[in-house]
Amino acid sequence: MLKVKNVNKIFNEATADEKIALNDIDLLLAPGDFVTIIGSNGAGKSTLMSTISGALTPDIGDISINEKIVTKLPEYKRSKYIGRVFQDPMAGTAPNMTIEENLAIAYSRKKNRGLRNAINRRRKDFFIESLQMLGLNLESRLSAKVGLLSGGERQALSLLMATFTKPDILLLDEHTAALDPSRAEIITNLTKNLVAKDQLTTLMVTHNMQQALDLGNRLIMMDKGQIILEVGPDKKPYLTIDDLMSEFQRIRGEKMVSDRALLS
Ligand SMILES: Nc1ncnc2c1ncn2[C@@H]1O[C@H](COP(=O)(O)OP(=O)(O)OP(=O)(O)O)[C@@H](O)[C@H]1O
Repeated sequence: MLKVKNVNKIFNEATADEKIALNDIDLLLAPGDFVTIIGSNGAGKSTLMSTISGALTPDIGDISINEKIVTKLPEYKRSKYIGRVFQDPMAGTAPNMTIEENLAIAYSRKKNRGLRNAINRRRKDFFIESLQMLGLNLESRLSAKVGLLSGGERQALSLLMATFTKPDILLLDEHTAALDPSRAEIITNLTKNLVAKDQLTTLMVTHNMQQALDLGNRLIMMDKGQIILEVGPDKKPYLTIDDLMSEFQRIRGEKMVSDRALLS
């Protein structure tokens, strides 16, 4: 369970560049909820993800995971509970280490064990089994350096590393945005399957409106640091892109500006 309570984040406070990136954000995710986030340019989507992961500390408010307040817990300690996949396929993995070593690091993060301890026969079998789920034949390349993989393969591996330890919260930060359409589709389907397999509580930022409609049971729309629309499981299956655009216009009195949504 994830609770974001009254979270505010202000950059460059009390200067000419002051920016209220998050303005009184309240959000509650029940176990197994999969919430997609869309919004305008600079709405605060990435800032929200970073305050949840611990990369940023809110100026006001609290973040709780499973009823435990983690607001002040540093990112490396929070990584025990949180899996995160970034837009950049280079960000989630270590290029000079092998596929097996990368998986071992992700595995040991959750289990609090060292790297050496993490590689043994039973664990290797688990890694092979997990890689087989990706359907990319990476299980036959366990000793290949991750830097040699394509962007799509690397993103699939990042997704696996973020999910195979069943994190309490999975954060997906535009994780298909840097891929070409066919690879993006593979990763989108993989996301659906991996999240459904373990009913992971998931928050996904996307600029792709169709993806935001296709995935998850809830959707939120952000603008200027606020959540301006929440759609629950009762209405989300019937929602269209036109509905989203006209809702934004109705609430804000202007058209949504999202350069990246237009490009997708
Ligand atoms: N480190 C920072 N220092 C100053 N301002 C920042 C910083 N990070 C973000 N901002 C500002 O805070 C606001 C929210 O940024 P954020 O990246 O969270 O938006 P976003 O919704 O992810 O935007 P986009 O979809 O355009 O990537 C923006 O106006 C941005 O310029």
